[in-house]
Amino acid sequence: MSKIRVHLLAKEIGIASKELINKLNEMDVPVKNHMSTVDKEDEEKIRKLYSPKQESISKEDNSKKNITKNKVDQDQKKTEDKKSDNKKNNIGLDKKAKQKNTNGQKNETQKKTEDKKSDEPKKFSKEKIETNKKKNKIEPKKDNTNKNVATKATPRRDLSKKKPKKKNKAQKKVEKREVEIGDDTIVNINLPITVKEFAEQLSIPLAQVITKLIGLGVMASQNEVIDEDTCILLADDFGKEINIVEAEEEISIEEEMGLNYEDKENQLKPRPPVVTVMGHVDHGKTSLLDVIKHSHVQTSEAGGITQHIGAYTVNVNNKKVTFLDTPGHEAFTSMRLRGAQITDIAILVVAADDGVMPQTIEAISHAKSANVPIIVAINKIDKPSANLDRVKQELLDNGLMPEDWGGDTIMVPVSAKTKEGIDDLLEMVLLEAEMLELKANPNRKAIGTIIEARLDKGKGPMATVLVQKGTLKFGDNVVSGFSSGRIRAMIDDKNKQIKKAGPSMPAVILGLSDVPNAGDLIYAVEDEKTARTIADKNKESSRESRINTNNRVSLENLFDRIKEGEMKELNIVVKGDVKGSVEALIQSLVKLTNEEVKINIIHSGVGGINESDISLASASNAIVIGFNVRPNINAIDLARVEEVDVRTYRVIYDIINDIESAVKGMLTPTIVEEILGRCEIRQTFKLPGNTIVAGVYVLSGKILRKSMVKVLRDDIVIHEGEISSLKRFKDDVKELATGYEGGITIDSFNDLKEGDLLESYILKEVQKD
Ligand SMILES: Nc1nc2c(ncn2[C@@H]2O[C@H](COP(=O)(O)OP(=O)(O)OP(=O)(O)O)[C@@H](O)[C@H]2O)c(=O)[nH]1
Repeated sequence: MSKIRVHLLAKEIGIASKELINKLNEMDVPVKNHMSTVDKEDEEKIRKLYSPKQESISKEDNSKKNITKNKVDQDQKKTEDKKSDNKKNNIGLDKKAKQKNTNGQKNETQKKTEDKKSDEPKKFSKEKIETNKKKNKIEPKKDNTNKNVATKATPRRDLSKKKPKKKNKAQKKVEKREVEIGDDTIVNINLPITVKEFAEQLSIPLAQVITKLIGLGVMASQNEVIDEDTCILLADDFGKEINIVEAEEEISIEEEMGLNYEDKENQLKPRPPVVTVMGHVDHGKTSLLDVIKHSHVQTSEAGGITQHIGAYTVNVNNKKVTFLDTPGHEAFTSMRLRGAQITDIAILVVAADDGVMPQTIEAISHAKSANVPIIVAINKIDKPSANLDRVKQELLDNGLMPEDWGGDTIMVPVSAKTKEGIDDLLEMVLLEAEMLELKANPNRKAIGTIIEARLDKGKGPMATVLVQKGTLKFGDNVVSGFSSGRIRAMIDDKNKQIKKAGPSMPAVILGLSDVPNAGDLIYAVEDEKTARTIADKNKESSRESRINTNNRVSLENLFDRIKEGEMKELNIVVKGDVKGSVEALIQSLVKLTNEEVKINIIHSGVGGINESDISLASASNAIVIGFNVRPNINAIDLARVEEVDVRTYRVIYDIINDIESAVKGMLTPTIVEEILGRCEIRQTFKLPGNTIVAGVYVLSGKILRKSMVKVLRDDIVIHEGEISSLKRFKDDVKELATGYEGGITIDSFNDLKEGDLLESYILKEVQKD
């Protein structure tokens, strides 16, 4: 029987997809999103329901009972509107704060609706999730020690990091009562949680949970993390009550001053989605961004040529979409590193002839860990070697199930070369945006994020701001970190002077005192003095925080932080030389989860440790484990700056042992490797007797004659051993410094090739403090 997609049916009968989804869910038709399909029978029911004739009949037929029902329906609709408004406000920036605000504030109508609902059969609707979320969520007690709990959300310093609204006594009472009543039956769920843990905590057989998940269209293995909505749906389906417990977060000066206040629901207006394009190298990210930029910028718009300012907007069916102009998840995560979560939707570009590659998987991990929905653009379909089914299968293997295979990831075949499918892709972005119901209040003092910033010799500091709330105006007094000033010029992405920029709009501003940091928030404030005061306070607090010990998790501080209640989970990025060992390692690692600490593998892959691994670890407060692989130079630098704990091993047993000991507080970091330097093999020579001499150039640090050396090929460790000779020209030397050339032979090892890296290190004893 032929089926129709929700969004097409909604379009045909002239209602929003969201409304149709709600309606279908009310009718117990379990559709999940706008891409879900509706069978003929349900389609007809819906068409009947929305045909004018049907309405008049039902109006005439209204018995007293029906009138009462309609009243409830109306109330429910009102509640839904309210909820939907709450939800809109909850998206992205406001999510947590709004949920906190709505918690425990049920009005009469809501209560009525919920009472009504309790008699209804169970169903999976977004609305239900929202209701349950409110019902299920409890706030953690304010506890400063909790500041650094490594939840997914913790490292972010986005707008959602608000000072939690103080609850009035009545609210507190309600919450307390809810928790007390449920002491026996309500299970606290600390997010993130894996399928297995969820099953254990709710004492449900794992197989049942997995089966139920499949029923919900979620293909998750036991060690995969499930999100809050899924937990709520599952718990509901198993008839269990859960409380989602979240960690408290730190408060910025701006938040303390109440600049980031919440807007009322009725002040919120739809805003364009902000989209980031990610994917493997050469899969066509730049080409796709270019095509979109050039084909969808109206020529009437000030010359019609987009300037590179870090973001641009395009018109699609008279709706705006904002694209971040820097492709790649590095840009995406570098924003996250700085605490900004500005992307609403990620477009994952996968070349149809190449399929899923390592950076595709990284991009998926990044988007997932930031909770950003993914739309896949299967690019290069013009190529004869394009194979859509293969790509889809590979995506499925990596946790993205195509919607036409029953999953919920939209995959659009496109060609940046022929422009085929680009309009479909953009339409899907709009549909996804419609589902996300992105909203912001344009009528307030602006808050935005710095996308790019630089010093122009003539114009002074220039910063591209992506406005997130309010409207940024010419003449506004603004502050971002240490930098403050009055906006004396604003330019849009078409190089046009503008007077204002509303939510989701990018604009370059002039007038700041210093170059602000990309990723930092910018606030419009009352006057110049306030801006300066905040900038000064930011300077002070940054000094303080520099003095404070770092917040990063490491195996050394793990146990202390578990003890202090700061750490409830250990996020790990795992890299290894071959797939089999990575899988084996993951299996052993997740088994180390105990009552105190949960082990989450947030990303894994084959190959050396790269910058992306470090940035993901940093954004998610994770440690990085390398098995038979090493970080490359950029990764080493970034890890140093971001203070990410990177551990590399040659024996799986040692990894397990270290993590286990760290969890138990018995880590004995007696011997550690201290890296001295790295050199690159530029040439090889064969000596009589077949010994191979490597002609090297020292890239960083120094190479000591009396050191150990690791031989790295593509960041994979192929040998570890001692240096047997180190020469500069013909002379034996004790060391080779950066920038020098020399010759090296390695004890009992001859497999040296041009391009290999040699890493010189010594073993050092470290006292545990
Ligand atoms: N045939 C064909 N070639 C394409 C298509 N899209 C991109 N290419 C080509 O693929 C190559 C890589 O494209 P880019 O847009 O630079 O890819 P990218 O993902 O931005 O690459 P990096 O910036 O290096 O990560 C270029 O030679 C493009 O011309 C397409 O749809 N069809």
